Parts: sequence; structure tokens; C-alpha cells
Amino acid sequence: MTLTTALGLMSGTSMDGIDIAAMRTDGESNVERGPSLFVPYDDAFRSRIETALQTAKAIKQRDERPSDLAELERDLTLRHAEAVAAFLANFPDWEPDLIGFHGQTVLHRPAEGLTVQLGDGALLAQRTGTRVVYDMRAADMNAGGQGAPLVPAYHAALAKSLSDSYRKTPTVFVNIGGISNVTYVPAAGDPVAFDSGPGNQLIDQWMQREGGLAFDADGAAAARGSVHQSVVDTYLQLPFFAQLAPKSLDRSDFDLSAVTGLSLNDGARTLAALAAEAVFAARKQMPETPKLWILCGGGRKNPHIAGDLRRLVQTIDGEVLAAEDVGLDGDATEAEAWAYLAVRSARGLPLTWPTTTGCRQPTTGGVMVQP
Ligand SMILES: Nc1ncnc2c1ncn2[C@@H]1O[C@H](COP(=O)(O)OP(=O)(O)OP(=O)(O)O)[C@@H](O)[C@H]1O
Ligand SMILES: CC(=O)N[C@H]1[C@@H]2OC[C@@H](O2)[C@@H](O)[C@@H]1O[C@H](C)C(=O)O
Repeated sequence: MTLTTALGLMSGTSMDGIDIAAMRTDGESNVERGPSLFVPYDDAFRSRIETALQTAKAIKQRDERPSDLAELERDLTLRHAEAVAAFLANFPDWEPDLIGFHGQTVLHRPAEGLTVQLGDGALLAQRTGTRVVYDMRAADMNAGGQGAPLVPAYHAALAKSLSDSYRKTPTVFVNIGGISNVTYVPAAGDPVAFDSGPGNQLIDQWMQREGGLAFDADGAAAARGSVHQSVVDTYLQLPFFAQLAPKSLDRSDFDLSAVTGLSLNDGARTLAALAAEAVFAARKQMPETPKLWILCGGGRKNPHIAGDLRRLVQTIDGEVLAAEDVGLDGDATEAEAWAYLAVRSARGLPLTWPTTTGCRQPTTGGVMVQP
């Protein structure tokens, strides 16, 4: 099977910018990871996306673009085209055959079968001169799935590619982004996956509101604070945590009400503890207790989230490693996943399974547009 060179573009729930990663893959077990690049959004653009999250609440049909959402979608797509150009200026050997384009989720209501990502695939194809696969969540929802998470297909391929010393089963991949999701990879059979709770999103909102900072860099504020366990427990008692998988989250599903009133530092520390406990709680919905937990996503760089999770996992004789410890790039995993999924989509392979999103049968997805 010949390998396809693909770029993956991810603008995640943290709304901090565009992650780009390259790979050559057959969309199955053959994965050659390439370079990656992060292109941050400026504050003004980020706040346009934040406003869009409110505007998008009025959407009833996924192609509606009320108010200035159409303009934002165009600008966001053009920023992605510029990011691809910047990437290829840096890495000219990675001219792609195909681009996997996530876009920006502005609304996700799986109970209503509604998920909306801003991103104009045709415009991106035209600007980059490359085939684009986008809108990868809709087909899963049409097949009765949550429309998220989609990264598990790639996590499963990565788990199988680990060197022997790290190949432990079961392994769980943990993505600590704005929202966290987990992928349990058994020795044989389909991955089991679901969104596990708030990751950095509440910490970021807290730091912005209480400290005027974008996020708690290296957990500096949390280092001066202490955990208010009663607040953590208040969050963990929310119905989401008792709900059985498959399940997925929208950014608006959690808010700061339970932490309001704490000092800046105590709030940052408490929300880091929550991020770790939410991931740890996910083990209750896995077929067996995982042996190895591999951390991806920006939250692995918050030493309190990683440290708390490590302590919790030790109590069940498991091991926590960062993606880098096993030879992966934890900042690029989601963008890599979108490259991998685009190739699977082009080949008509499933992106999701009943065990990852609750779709009725293994389901492919994505819309391909030619330049
Ligand atoms: N050095 C750091 N210290 C602490 N936190 C960090 C650090 N670097 C990144 N983060 C956190 O990681 C976040 C970005 O993570 P990531 O890029 O994985 O999210 P995302 O892909 O947007 O989210 P999602 O996976 O939910 O779509 C930042 O908003 C910040 O909270
Ligand atoms: C609807 C949506 O965009 N969901 C994101 C979000 O961010 C993390 C988590 O919630 C996950 O379900 C998903 O993203 C990853 C990339 C996924 O689909 O696997």
C-alpha cells in the first residue's frame, strides 16, 4: 500500500491557535510522523471566536451562520491557508497530497444531533491547491454517534506502534486539551473512548477572569495555591460523571460557578486537581484497569495536573508517561490525528466505532473537496 502525505490542521477548544502536523500513512498501521508547527491566534481573533461561541447557540441547523459567523468562518479558513503556507515554507519536503481540516467547533449538542465546526473546506482547497477532507464529525452523528471523540482511531494506531518496552496492555491515551478525552486500547478489538471532563478550559477561563492571563503557565499560580477538595467533589458529583459512555462534551457544559470565591491561586490549584481526578474517574468506565496512561495535549505541561494524575494512578499500580517519554509529540497528536483521519476518510475506512462514539456501526466520514 502506497503512503499518502497528509497535513492535519486542528483548532481546538482552547482556541489558542492552529496546530499543523504532517505524516505519511496508509491510514492503518503504517504511520511515519513528520514535523509540526503551531500558529497562535492573536488576542483579537481569539476573542472573536469566544463571541462566536455565544452567537452559535442560536444555530438550529448545522449550516446556519447567524450574525457574523460566515465572516469569521472565511477569516478562520484563510488563517488556516496561511498556516499551511508557513508550514510548507519551513518544511518543503512535506508538500501534501491531502489535508485534513478540523475547523473550529462553536457548538456541540450530541443529544440534539447537532455539531458545528466553522471551516470552509472548498475555500481551503482552493487557497492551498490541495484536496481537503473536512466535516469529519457529521457522518458519525448521522449514524447515531456522539460526533466526538474522533482521535481514538489514531490513538489506537499509535499504541500499536510503541516500542516493545512501552507496549503494555491495556494502555490509555489521555488528551488533556480544553476538554479531556480518553482512549482505552485493548490488546485486541476496537478502542473504547469518550470525553472524560474539563481539561484546561476552566483553568484558562479562571486565569483570564481572575488574573488577566491566558492560562496558568507551568502551573505557576497553582504552585502557590491549595486544593479545595469540596469544590472538586462538587464538580465530580455533576451528572456527566455518572453518565455512561459513549459521551462527549461542549465547552459550555462546565462553568466556574463552583470555584467562584476562591483566591486566584487556590482556584488554579483546585481546577488542576479536578482535571486530574476527572481523567482518573474515567477508569471506572473502562473494561479493565489500564496499566499505562500516556498524556497528550497542553494539560500535560501543567505539573499539577500531571502530578496529581500520577499519584492517583500509582494507587492502582499504573504508570503515567508523557507522550514524549514514549517517543511521541504530545502537542501535535491531535493535528496528526486529523492527517491520519483524512487518509482513512479518503480510503473509506471507519473513523469511529460503536465503542468510541456510540455510532450504530463502524462509520467513515468526512467530505472531500478538490482544489
Ligand atoms: N506550559 C504550560 N503550562 C500549563 N498549561 C499549559 C502549558 N502549555 C499549554 N497549556 C494548556 O494547554 C492548553 C492548550 O492545550 P491543547 O492545545 O491541547 O488544547 P486544544 O487542542 O485546543 O483542546 P481540545 O483537545 O479540547 O480540542 C492551553 O490553553 C493551556 O491551558
Ligand atoms: C466537538 C468537538 O470539537 N470536540 C472536541 C473537544 O476537544 C476535546 C474533546 O472535546 C473531543 O471530543 C473533541 O476533539 C478531539 C480532537 C476529538 O474529536 O477526538
